Amino acid sequence: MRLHRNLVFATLDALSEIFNEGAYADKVIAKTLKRDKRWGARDRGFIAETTYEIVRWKRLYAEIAEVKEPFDRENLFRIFTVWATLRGIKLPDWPQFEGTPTRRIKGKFDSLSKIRKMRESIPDWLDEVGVAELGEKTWEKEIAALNQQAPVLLRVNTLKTTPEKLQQLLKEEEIIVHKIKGYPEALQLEERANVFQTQAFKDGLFEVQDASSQLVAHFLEVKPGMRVVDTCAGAGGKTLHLAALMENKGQIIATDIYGNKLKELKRRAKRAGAHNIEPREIDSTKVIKKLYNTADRVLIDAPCSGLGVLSRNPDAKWKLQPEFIDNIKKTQAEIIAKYSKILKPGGKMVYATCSILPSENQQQVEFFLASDEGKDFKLVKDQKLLSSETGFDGFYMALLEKKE
Ligand SMILES: C[S@@+](CC[C@H](N)C(=O)[O-])C[C@H]1O[C@@H](n2cnc3c(N)ncnc32)[C@H](O)[C@@H]1O
Repeated sequence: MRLHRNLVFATLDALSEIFNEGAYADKVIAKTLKRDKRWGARDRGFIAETTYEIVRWKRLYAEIAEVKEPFDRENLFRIFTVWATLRGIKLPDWPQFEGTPTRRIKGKFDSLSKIRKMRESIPDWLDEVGVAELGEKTWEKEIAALNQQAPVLLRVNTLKTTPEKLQQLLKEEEIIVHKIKGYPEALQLEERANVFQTQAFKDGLFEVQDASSQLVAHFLEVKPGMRVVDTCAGAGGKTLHLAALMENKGQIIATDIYGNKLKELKRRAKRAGAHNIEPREIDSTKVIKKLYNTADRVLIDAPCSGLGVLSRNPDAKWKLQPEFIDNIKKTQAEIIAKYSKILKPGGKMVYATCSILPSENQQQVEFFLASDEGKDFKLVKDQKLLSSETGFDGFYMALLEKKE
């Protein structure tokens, strides 16, 4: 690989915004990629992937480079040099690379790799939480898996096509995808590509959605004609899947506290040809109260720490704070207590998170079942999805039934 000055500089600018100004990596990268229209797919790939890699390994690389935050331009260059050296990339004869201590960088990498929080490049508190919640052995494997680059997965929109037809259409656009066993609507990309530019995407034939997340709608056991409430619908990843499983028949009420996310859901539903979704912003307590005892199925895809999706969102390692996790757990408990009332007797409800912490998952379900609000519910089944076991995002889902 040859390093190009303008791509390296664009990467350093992006890193400065992410590390020093607290900006979100995905937003900064999207903005940076718009900077130069002449950049081709490879150039864009270099900027996006290098930025994400350096964000992922920030602690380890900063330690090796012997630099401390906030990082000035020279510090960022030193971090970049560590990245390039460890990747075995030949450094060009730019003044910034003069006197690079290649052997020292490799030696420090070897010695720091013996310490988990350095090797896995995570804050001290996260390492402590991981061990306390999952135990040393599981945490060790899980954090290593969560540090791998995530594969790109598509969910085929069965309202419009089949996995086989989409596979063929994408092949015509030079994108090779494979089916994966146990995930009926999932197609995995052989190589990263900008799938959003394809005609198939514009025609609403698929959404980008991780394989673990694709299991949630199935877990809810929906049928065409049911009345379903997706309580934390956001921009509708799972709502759209529910609509497809229900073959556009019945009704899905999609609620969220953020109206702008529901607007995006509306746009996506239109593209997907999903006609049975009714978005409702939760702008007063009445919105939820009106729905009490009305639904055959309720999905609570709860807000969470997001620790199961670190491989796609490595930035969260640095943005997440332990206080946020404590607060979100309180929100989760309140949400289950309140939104479970939407279910009719005999109905079923799924509580799901993209977290791997039992305190956000099994323990929330146990707490609910032992509470007054949960006394009419029983746990039918639950599933803990660890990235180290599936190769996809970490997730949790529990199916609960309300007694007749
Ligand atoms: C895990 S995300 C949902 C992702 C979405 N279901 C999907 O599949 O794309 C959790 C959502 O809960 C919403 N949320 C947070 N607090 C909430 C509350 N008290 N009631 C309803 N939604 C809430 C957030 O805005 C966010 O969109």
